Amino acid sequence: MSFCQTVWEDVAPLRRAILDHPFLNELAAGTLAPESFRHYIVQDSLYLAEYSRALALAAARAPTASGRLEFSDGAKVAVQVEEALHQAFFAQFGVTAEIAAASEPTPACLGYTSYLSALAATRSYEELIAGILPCFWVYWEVGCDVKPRAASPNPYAAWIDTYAAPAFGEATDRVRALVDEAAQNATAATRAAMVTAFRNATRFEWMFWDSAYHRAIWPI
Ligand SMILES: Cc1ncc(CO)c(N)n1
Repeated sequence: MSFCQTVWEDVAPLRRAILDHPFLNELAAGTLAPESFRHYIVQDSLYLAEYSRALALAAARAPTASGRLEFSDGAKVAVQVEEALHQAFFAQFGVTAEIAAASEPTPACLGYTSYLSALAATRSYEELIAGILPCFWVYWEVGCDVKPRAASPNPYAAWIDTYAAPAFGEATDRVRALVDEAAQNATAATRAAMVTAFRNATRFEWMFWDSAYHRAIWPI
């Protein structure tokens, strides 16, 4: 089994919890409260800005041309999605420029982005890209799982289509291949650290949806 297949099995209970989360069940049914989606999309916009930075740092450190190409392209696409898809959703769900500008990241969002920044700043390239991968792979799995069970018409159709798009699956495949290549050349200790990074990022993916569903704020 490849490194990625092994860690994917490892986080199977987390993935199940994500696919069963009421945020995604209600999004698929089209019944998700618009306030929860609005919360999500504002937080996701803040998330993608920081995710783009983590990808750019991965590009800077990639030992191969294919890694530099993939992560620099990802850094660009994250900003494009932040600007295009999110602006369309902002309009659809009544997020004004003032609301967007005044919003600050929730504990889940700040935790996730700060974790990726910490991997980029103080850990190996291998750990960083293992932490980057769930963002692709979990969303691809979610897109493929939600699309066939989604009600039609659905106010969240554009979001579902983004992550069920074959191009997104192909990008996921390429990042997975880079992670497998890095794992193959890594020591056992680095591989163990990669497993931790992958699992923690997957936990943050669940927390991100749960936080949006409950429209979480800072407790103090
Ligand atoms: C939190 C989060 N994870 C992954 C993706 C996929 O790009 C996203 N948009 N937001």
